[in-house]
Amino acid sequence: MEAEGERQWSSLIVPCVLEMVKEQNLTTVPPRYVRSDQETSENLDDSSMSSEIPVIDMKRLYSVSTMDSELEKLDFACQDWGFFQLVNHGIDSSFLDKLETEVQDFFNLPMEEKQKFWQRSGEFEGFGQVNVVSEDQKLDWGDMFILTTEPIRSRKSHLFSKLPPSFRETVETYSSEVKSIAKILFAKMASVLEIKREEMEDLFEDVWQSIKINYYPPCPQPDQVVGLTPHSDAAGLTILLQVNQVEGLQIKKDGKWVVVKPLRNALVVNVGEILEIITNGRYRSIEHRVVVNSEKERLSVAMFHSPGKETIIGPAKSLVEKQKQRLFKSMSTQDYFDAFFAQKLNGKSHLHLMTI
Ligand SMILES: COc1ccc(-c2cc(=O)c3c(O)c(OC)c(OC)c(O)c3o2)cc1
Ligand SMILES: O=C(O)CCC(=O)C(=O)O
Ligand SMILES: [Fe+2]
Repeated sequence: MEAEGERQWSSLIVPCVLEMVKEQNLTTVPPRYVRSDQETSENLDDSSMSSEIPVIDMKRLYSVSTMDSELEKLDFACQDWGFFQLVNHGIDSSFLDKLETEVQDFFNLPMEEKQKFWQRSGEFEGFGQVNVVSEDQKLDWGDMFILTTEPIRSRKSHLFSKLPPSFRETVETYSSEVKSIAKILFAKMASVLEIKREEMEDLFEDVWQSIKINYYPPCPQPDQVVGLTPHSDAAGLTILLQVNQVEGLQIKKDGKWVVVKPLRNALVVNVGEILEIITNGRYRSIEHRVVVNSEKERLSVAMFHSPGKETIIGPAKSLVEKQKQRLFKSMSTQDYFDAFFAQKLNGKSHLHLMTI
């Protein structure tokens, strides 16, 4: 039975890619992973091979002498790129190293152990995939593990309580530190956009935070597959760690794919569709994807931050009054995610639901 206020999002069960790579000496990829439906490495912006996405320094957002110029950079990054790298965010580098080791160990548990964390029918949390809606749908070359971390009452105890204790503690600490960073960024964005502080605080008071850990094993034919299908995040704000510094994340900028070069200890922050709605289109959620390589696995940890499921999302009143135009309708976060999870992902395909 569904708990009150909770609907189920299910995805078809798919094979574990890491297990396939470990168990079989693959020289070619199985047909279900061959992506003739996707552009792979073409259309890459050569001039942007170096890290061009804006870098925001969290310390400078706080110091009186640098605050205004850093806020301006933040505003530009969210409008023009929808992505930035965040440095000096205060999370200890030795803690991030521990997170890397624990994530590796968790994904490399024996299959019988991992089975205990597999998605249950009708749910999206645990190991598995989301948005796989048909048996002939092409699959991504990667595995994912999803957990709701906040609000604490929404944590699935059948998953949380079974996590290896030290990994569980690391996930809890990371979740709390990243949540604080997200709240600071929401407040800074409200201030630069002149959205009333309380309006933003009310939206994210009961923040819904989920962790999605992505593991992309090396692939014998990297040009034939996609690590993560192009998509834009439904969330308010995503804060991502490129855990083991392996390149692979690309964002679509002016029609070209731009590489997000891993910067040691930096967090990659991106605007999600819900923040695009709240800012009445001022900030943009950008399409991104992951490509894989034949040499080394790639690990990333995404933390999604959205308003609580019952919260009504729509353009901030103070912005609509100022802009004298409202670009999006309102609906509950729950309804927005219902639509997001019901579809096969393909680029930016959900915002139209809200466009007036
Ligand atoms: C192509 O494969 C995928 C890419 C992204 C997602 C995804 C995007 C989200 O924004 C998102 C999310 O916000 C979220 O928090 C509520 C969440 O936890 C339930 C997600 O799993 C999630 O996934 C999925 C697939
Ligand atoms: O693995 C990455 O770098 C990106 C992951 C991502 O976009 C997602 O999980 O939504
Ligand atoms: Fe994403």
